[in-house]
Amino acid sequence: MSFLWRKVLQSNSSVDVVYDEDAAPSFPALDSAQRANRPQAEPDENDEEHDERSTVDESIVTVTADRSSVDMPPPTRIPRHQSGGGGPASIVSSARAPPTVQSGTTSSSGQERPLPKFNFSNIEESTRLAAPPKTAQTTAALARRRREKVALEPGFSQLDWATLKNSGKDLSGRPQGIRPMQISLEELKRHSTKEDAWTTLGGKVYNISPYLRYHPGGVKELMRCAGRDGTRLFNITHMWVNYERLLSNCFIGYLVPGGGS
Ligand code: HEM
Repeated sequence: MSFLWRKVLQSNSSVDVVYDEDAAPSFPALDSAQRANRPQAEPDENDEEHDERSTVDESIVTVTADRSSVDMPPPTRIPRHQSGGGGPASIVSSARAPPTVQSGTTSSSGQERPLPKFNFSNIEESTRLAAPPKTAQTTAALARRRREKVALEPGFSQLDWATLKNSGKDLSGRPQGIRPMQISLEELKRHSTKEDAWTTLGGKVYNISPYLRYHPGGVKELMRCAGRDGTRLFNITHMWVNYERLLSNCFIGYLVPGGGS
């Protein structure tokens, strides 16, 4: 049997109840007011047993155990002002809205009293929140935010640079056949013009003249590392940029201490 018990109302009002011995007790009770006031359930099209009985006798009422939840009325809402202590009402009343910010408190006479002023100068120096120290990184980040976007000339986009680079053309400008060169700091310093700009990044020396107009940060910024070691400046600006790949065709040689060439 798919149902736990069946209650059959006969036309002469006598009640015949069939009990299943292992079933849990009915809740609400069979003869409770809740069941008496319960609206008539709509016939379920998928309920074969109901269909079967309805063709026999319409006065037959069937209540299955899983329908008992339908019989439970929704919990009654108790207005806040009526709720005392205990029970669900206390749960409702404890869920108060957070207090609003007040400019002062109201005295019994109805006049508003100002809140006491807090003296911040009394706080111990050590307990105050210290501003983060200004590092080279934060200074560079601020400068970058204020800087205007550089408009590259047509034909000098990063894609154009990639095309030129991938052509395999040697852009180092060093004499043919000599590779790689050993360059001293003295020698590096002599190459600091736009037409002949060298820089060293991580110990490698590059001819940056061909790249100047392609640089997304502009010619002026890139020229700041011309004729000197640009490693630090490069790293604080954009250490994520892969300069070794970008400038591979511009590679001249290695920076060496002292003289050399
Ligand atoms: C030779 C070395 C350098 C190379 C290969 C290089 C390459 C690049 C590349 C690929 C970008 C685009 C990065 C991105 O969008 O994430 C860029 C942006 C930038 N670079 Fe460089 N850079 C070099 C040196 C420098 C130096 C020395 C400075 C400044 C002193 C500088 C300043 C900038 C700035 C400010 C941007 C941001 C441009 C923007 O977002 O509009 N770069 N650089």
